Amino acid sequence: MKCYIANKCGGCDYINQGYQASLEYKNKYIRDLFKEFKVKIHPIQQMNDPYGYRNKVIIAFNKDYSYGLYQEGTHKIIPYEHCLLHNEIEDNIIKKIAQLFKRYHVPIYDIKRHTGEIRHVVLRYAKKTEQYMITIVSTSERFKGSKNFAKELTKAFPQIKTIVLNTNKRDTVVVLGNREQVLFGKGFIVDELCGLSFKISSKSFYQINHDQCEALYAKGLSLMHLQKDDVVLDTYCGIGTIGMIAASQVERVIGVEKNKDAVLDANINKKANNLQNITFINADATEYMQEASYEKMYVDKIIMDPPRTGSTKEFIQAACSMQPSEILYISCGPETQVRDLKLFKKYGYTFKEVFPFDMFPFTKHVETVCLLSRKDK
Ligand SMILES: C[S@@+](CC[C@H](N)C(=O)[O-])C[C@H]1O[C@@H](n2cnc3c(N)ncnc32)[C@H](O)[C@@H]1O
Repeated sequence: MKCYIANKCGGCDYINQGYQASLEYKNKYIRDLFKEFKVKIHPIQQMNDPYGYRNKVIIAFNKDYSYGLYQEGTHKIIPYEHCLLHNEIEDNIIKKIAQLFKRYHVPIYDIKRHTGEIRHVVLRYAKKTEQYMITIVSTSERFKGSKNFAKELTKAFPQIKTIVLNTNKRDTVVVLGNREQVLFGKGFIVDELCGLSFKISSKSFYQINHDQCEALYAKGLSLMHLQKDDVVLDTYCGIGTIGMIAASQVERVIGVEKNKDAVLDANINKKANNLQNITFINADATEYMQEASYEKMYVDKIIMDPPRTGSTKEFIQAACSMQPSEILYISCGPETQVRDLKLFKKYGYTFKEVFPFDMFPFTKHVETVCLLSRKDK
């Protein structure tokens, strides 16, 4: 399969080189990156079908209602019909939204002049339940014809379970604003991951590749030697996914997450999955760890899954001072992970293997998992 706008669009890096070639680049990248540790580097876990995996799509519109992704590093929209990383329904929904915006003369935001209203449309898809969520990001608290828009769109696509209007008035490249109103449905969708059910709202983080995420979590948890009486910290926990999946194997899990909407979702997910032994704390992970270390809190194991920028020196110092027997480090930014792993080594935590996952096929990004343990163990 070929993409005809690959040279212009910033969405992926290797789409026209072929999947196997992209995996070879990634294997080499990870081998070079982790070389200095002299550990076993497994070949990247690939997908059987690497197309159409993205469950989150962010689209921008031109004044003439053409739409697409931005050219890398610019605000130039590269119009497209079908993206090979999206499923067909996602792109059909976007097409319909553009037609409706045009029909209702909805004013599109002009980033240079700061005029107009609609900035982006964010589409999210729950693969297991086939539910879709649409978030319309606007500078305004309402938009012309919104009721009819919602009615027509959901009639054409009954898979759309909710439509949210997010208001972002700021002069920023951050897509979502703080304020939200539900135009249709409940304001969230529900997906299933590793046998549990998860509520996803527009502002919460959710892994963009459902099947690879299941494989990644299964691998990560299988590396850990979880015991029935373990206390586990799940740091940077998002909506609580991996901690909840681990909860049935241990005594207690504490999830720590900075985004308050994600923590709200996590608490609902806890109830929906009937889990009693997991608690969520809305806090900065570094501050939480420093306090926990100061209070000499006891933990057996730590899971950490920070954003691409990695963790902090203070987090790592505090985590090591708590002397957990194992730390599972999941990363979507292997370069910052390597930086952090060097620090872990300094504090007595080493790892023997790296497991790369192709979480973002055809892009240059790789997800990696390492299990750290104390050198004396
Ligand atoms: C890569 S995601 C992982 C989420 C979750 N483990 C998952 O697999 O869905 C990183 C998460 O860290 C959160 N985060 C970012 N910075 C943080 C910080 N300083 N303290 C706590 N959480 C943070 C983000 O909101 C996001 O939910």
